[in-house]
Amino acid sequence: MSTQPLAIETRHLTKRYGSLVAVDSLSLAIPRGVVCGFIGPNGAGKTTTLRMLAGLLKPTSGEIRIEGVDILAEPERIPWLIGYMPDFFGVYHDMKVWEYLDFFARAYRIPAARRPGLIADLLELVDLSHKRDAFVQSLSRGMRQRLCLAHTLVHDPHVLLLDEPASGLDPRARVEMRELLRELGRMNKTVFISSHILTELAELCDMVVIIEKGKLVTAGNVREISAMTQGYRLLQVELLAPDRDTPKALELLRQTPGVQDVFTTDDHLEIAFAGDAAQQAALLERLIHAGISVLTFGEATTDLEDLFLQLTKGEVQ
Ligand SMILES: Nc1ncnc2c1ncn2[C@@H]1O[C@H](COP(=O)(O)OP(=O)(O)OP(=O)(O)O)[C@@H](O)[C@H]1O
Repeated sequence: MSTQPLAIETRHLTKRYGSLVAVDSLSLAIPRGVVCGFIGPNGAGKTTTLRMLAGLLKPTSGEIRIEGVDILAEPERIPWLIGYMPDFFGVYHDMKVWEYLDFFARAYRIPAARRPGLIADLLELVDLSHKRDAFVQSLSRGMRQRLCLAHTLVHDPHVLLLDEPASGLDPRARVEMRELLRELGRMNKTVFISSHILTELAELCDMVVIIEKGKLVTAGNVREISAMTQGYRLLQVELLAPDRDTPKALELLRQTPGVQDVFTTDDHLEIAFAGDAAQQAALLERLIHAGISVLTFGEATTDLEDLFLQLTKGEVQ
C-alpha cells in the first residue's frame, strides 16, 4: 500500500447556509498528479467546495487534508499548498501584465533576482509573452483567464483548484485553455477543475467527481463509471464497404457472445458489448473471417454529458 498522502482528501465535508445544505457530507479522495473534473449543475455546490478547499470558507463540519496537511488545523499552510483560481477575476486597474505577476510573486516572498525569470517562464507557459507590457484591463477574457492561471502558479503549488476556468470563453479561447490544462497535467500537478460544461472536460480528465445538490453522485475514472452504470461498453466498427457488408455484419454480431445490442449510425456500427477483452478480440476476428472489410474498430469514448444525464436528475437547488 502506498504511504503517499492523497493530494485532496475530505471527510464528511459539510457547509450549511441556514437551512440550506450547500455541501452535504462530501468525502473525496483525489490522488496526486491527476486532472480531476468536478462536475455538477448550477448550484450543485462546486464553488462552495472549492472555497472550503482553498481555505476561504469555513466548513460547518468535516475534515480537509491537502497533501496530507489538515488545513483546518493549520490554515497558515494553505497558500503554499494550493493555487486557487476563482470563477471571478478581480479588476486590476493600471497594472501591466508583468506587474500583476510581480505583485503576487512579491506576496509569496520570491526574491527579486528570481522574479523576472519566473515571470518570463509563466508568461511563456500561458502564451502571453507578447502581452508582457500590456495593461491587464486591455486583455481579452481568454487572456485574462490565462493570466489568472499564471498567477495561481507563481509559487509552484502542487495542487491547483480551478473554478470554471473556461466559463465565458469563445470556442478558440476554450481550446487554448484546454491545451494549457493538459500541459499542467503533464507537469504532474494535481488539477481539480470545476465545470458544468461537461464535454469540455471529457478528454482532459483522468477522473471525474460528480455532485448534485451538495452530495457526491459518483467518483472515478470516466470509463469505470460508465461501465458501472451501464454494465457494458460501447464499441464502434467502421466498415470499408458499408452498403455491401452492413447486413452481414449485423447478423453476425447479433449472434456473438457478449453483444447486447447493435446500432447503425450514418458511418459506423455501434455495439453495446458486455464481454471481456478476449471476447472483444474474438469479435473482431469473427468479422474478418466472414470476409467483412473492417476499416476501424475500437471503444467509443464516453461522452461526459450523456454520463452525467444518466447519473443525475439534473435538479438544481
Ligand atoms: N453565501 C451564501 N449564502 C447562502 N446560500 C449560498 C451562499 N453561497 C452559495 N449558496 C447556495 O449554495 C448552493 C451551492 O452554491 P455553489 O455556488 O457552491 O454552487 P455551484 O455548483 O458552484 O454553482 P454554479 O455552477 O452556478 O457556480 C446554491 O444553492 C447557492 O444558492
